Amino acid sequence: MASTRATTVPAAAAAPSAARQLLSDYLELTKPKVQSLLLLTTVTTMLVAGSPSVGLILLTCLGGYLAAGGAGAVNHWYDRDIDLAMARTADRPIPSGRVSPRAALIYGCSLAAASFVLMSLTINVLAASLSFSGFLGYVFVYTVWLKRRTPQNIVIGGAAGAVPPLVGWAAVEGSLSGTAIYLFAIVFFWTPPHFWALSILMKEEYAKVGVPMLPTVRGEQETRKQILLYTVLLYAVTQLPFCAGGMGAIYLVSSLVLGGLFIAGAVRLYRRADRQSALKLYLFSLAYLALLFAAMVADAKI
Ligand code: HEM
Ligand SMILES: CC(C)=CCC/C(C)=C/CC/C(C)=C/COP(=O)(O)OP(=O)(O)O
Repeated sequence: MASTRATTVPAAAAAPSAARQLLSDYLELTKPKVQSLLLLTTVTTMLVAGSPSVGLILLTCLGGYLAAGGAGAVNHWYDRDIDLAMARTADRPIPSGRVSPRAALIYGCSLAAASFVLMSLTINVLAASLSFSGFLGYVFVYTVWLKRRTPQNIVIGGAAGAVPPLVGWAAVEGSLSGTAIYLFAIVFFWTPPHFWALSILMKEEYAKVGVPMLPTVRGEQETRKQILLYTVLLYAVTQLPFCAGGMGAIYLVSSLVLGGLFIAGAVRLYRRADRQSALKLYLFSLAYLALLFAAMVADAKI
């Protein structure tokens, strides 16, 4: 009897309450997992740029989260038709019917507006404008204009995801410098191998909804070649901060080792041409960016 009572879960406890579900849906609209890395590049850049107060770091993270989260919500709104047709995305808040398209659109635009006001009033107009340009870039350049038109969508649209280091630098310095531009370039050249490795695994889904990602349009072999090309370009770009005198030995060694591992993963994917190597490279890309930006902080502070 006792064991029956212990294993019987009341219906109310099994399903999340409506309020909890709503909260979780509105959080999901902001793509929180992706945001964690966007914010990591912001905060580490701030620590490289100077010695920001905890208050400034928190305000910059909040402003950045609102802008990128707003962009994520508008992206969910615009892509609701294709999201419904792909297994990976069919249960998202809008295609599942839990959040109305209109509510998501208003929510996304409100977050972006709140970000601009908050950052302008409490940080500076440059940081606010850069964040807002990330919002506009992800929504209009990537999502609306390029995503369904060209396999170069993420190369050009990826510039939006490279904006957070600029925001972090501007928040601390009030202006931009050569080092800030190099950090932007690093995320810019990192994005194609990050996404294309994953897109090999999602090729069939993208083909089904007619989104022209590189593996569906130019084939997997060409995608693996382009991934390798961009990891080599990334390797070169990551040397710029050291060559320009903005960073020292810790950064140099870290960037050489991490870059070497990234290229080795891309070569393995090129040679083996299997799904496991693609998955490994995608996962490594996340660790790579986090560790590279962490190394910049170690270099600046030790
Ligand atoms: C246009 C550029 C980009 C595209 C198209 C892209 C695409 C994707 C996709 C499709 C996923 C799979 C997970 C999901 O369903 O959301 C993903 C995961 C991820 N991306 Fe990107 N990404 C881009 C840029 C970035 C940038 C700039 C960052 C941060 C600096 C980033 C960080 C992440 C992280 C942390 C994950 C793992 C999330 C998870 O575990 O669910 N991405 N990306
Ligand atoms: C303010 C600011 C810096 C904003 C930029 C944020 C930015 C560019 C994030 C990129 C993140 C991302 C998950 C893209 C997914 O592409 P997708 O929408 O094609 O993926 P999906 O198929 O999972 O929806």
